[in-house]
Amino acid sequence: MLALTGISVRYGDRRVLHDVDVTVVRGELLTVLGANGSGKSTLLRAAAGLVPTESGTVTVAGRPRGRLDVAMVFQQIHLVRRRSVLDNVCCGALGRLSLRRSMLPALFPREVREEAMACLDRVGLADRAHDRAGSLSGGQQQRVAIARALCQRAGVVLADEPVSALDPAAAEQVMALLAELAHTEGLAVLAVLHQPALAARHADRLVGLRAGHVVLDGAPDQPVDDLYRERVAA
Ligand SMILES: Nc1ncnc2c1ncn2[C@@H]1O[C@H](COP(=O)(O)OP(=O)(O)OP(=O)(O)O)[C@@H](O)[C@H]1O
Repeated sequence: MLALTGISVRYGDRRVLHDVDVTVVRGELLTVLGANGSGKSTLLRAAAGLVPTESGTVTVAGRPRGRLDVAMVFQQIHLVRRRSVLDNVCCGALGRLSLRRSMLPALFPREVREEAMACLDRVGLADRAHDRAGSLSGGQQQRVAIARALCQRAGVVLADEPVSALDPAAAEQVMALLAELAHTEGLAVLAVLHQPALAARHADRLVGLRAGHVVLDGAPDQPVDDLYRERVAA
């Protein structure tokens, strides 16, 4: 589904990703682990087209990645806190609305509102649709952000430390939700994590990055201590 092939990224004169190959198939939750600075976020940004790549290709379902092919979920949950939960989820559809409609998000068409409601139902928050987004807990807000990603109808979800700001119970819930959505909706989900135990419990596969190189790719419960042992200059 998502294929990064031979990706290298350079910031100034420093290369931080070296010829990285990562694939995520439909229906799979892949987690990326690695020490601070190993290049995890850069990998996600390259997958989303948010940083220029020095070399390599990013494809979704065999075609060059398009603007609406990937949805993102971040550690900092970017919801419009004063708007309703439902309006925030509707925003996932903005990319496919006409310019006139996207300029007037107060007037989301009924079909978008219905779809957003179904997405909220998928994450277990339909009953909070009309509450202000800012009134929800952090874990609930992250589930709203995931519902917004679903409403984008992207086949690929990229999650950058989606549980780092959450308490352990909410973190488990969000990771279980990402795995379930991958499995039941056929999404390809790539999540950067700092918690090997969460990866072992929820992921289908893990990739380990060290100094911008892929050094592990396999079972989610394999030993990962080497990733964190010592820093190697990129
Ligand atoms: N915009 C930037 N300009 C220059 N260097 C950058 C930029 N963004 C990241 N870097 C550098 O690239 C390297 C990889 O950073 P990246 O954020 O991808 O790592 P990470 O594994 O996600 O780290 P963390 O776990 O701390 O979030 C680091 O050395 C970082 O300092």
